[in-house]
Amino acid sequence: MTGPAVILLGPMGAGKTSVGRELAARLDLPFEDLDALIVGAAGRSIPDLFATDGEDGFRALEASVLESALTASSGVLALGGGAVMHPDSRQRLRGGPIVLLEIDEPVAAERLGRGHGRPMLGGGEDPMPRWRELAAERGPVYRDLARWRVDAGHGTAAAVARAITDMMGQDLLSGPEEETA
Ligand SMILES: Nc1ncnc2c1ncn2[C@@H]1O[C@H](COP(=O)(O)OP(=O)(O)OP(=O)(O)O)[C@@H](O)[C@H]1O
Ligand SMILES: O=C(O)C1=C[C@@H](O)[C@@H](O)[C@H](O)C1
Ligand SMILES: [Mg+2]
Repeated sequence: MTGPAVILLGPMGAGKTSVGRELAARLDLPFEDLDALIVGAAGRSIPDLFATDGEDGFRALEASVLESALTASSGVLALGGGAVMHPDSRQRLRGGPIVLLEIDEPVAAERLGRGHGRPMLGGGEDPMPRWRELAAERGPVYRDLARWRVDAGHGTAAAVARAITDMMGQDLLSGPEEETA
């Protein structure tokens, strides 16, 4: 597969966008953020897309933008937190160079505040009950797809990017994981 050299996965607030940007700079590769690609393709914000098309509409658009990005991008691709919940997207991502950014709930709470601009967090006073629910539901899917996992809750985004390049080593330049079955 041509396609991204690294794909970042993880819950809201894990730092996929921030770490992805640092990682791309470190590797001298282009950076793409799936949420930004969706906003660019639709010409509307993510809260607006959720408000008018609902989560299902958003996921369908996200899946189609991801399909294109997996062909077009050859750099670092940061996913949205829920992108893997669409079965077509999961299928297309399987076997890719996927790194899971892991954080715990206190770190997420500190980073997300009231969850402004993240419709899946509900828009209420405290986004953390919903974050916890989503983390529990999505965690197994993330761990199943990820080839590497990194602690993204400590250190700067640049330090997390460095940990990723250390961990991936030679695999940064090799292709997809061979199918074994
Ligand atoms: N390693 C880090 N140290 C400190 N703050 C960080 C770190 N990584 C990200 N942040 C901060 O946490 C917030 C969320 O980060 P970011 O938007 O990169 O997360 P995300 O995983 O892309 O979230 P989403 O799924 O909503 O797109 C931002 O304010 C960012 O500056
Ligand atoms: O976790 C999610 O479901 C989402 C995460 C964001 O990156 C955006 O893709 C959107 O707000 C939905
Ligand atoms: Mg992001």
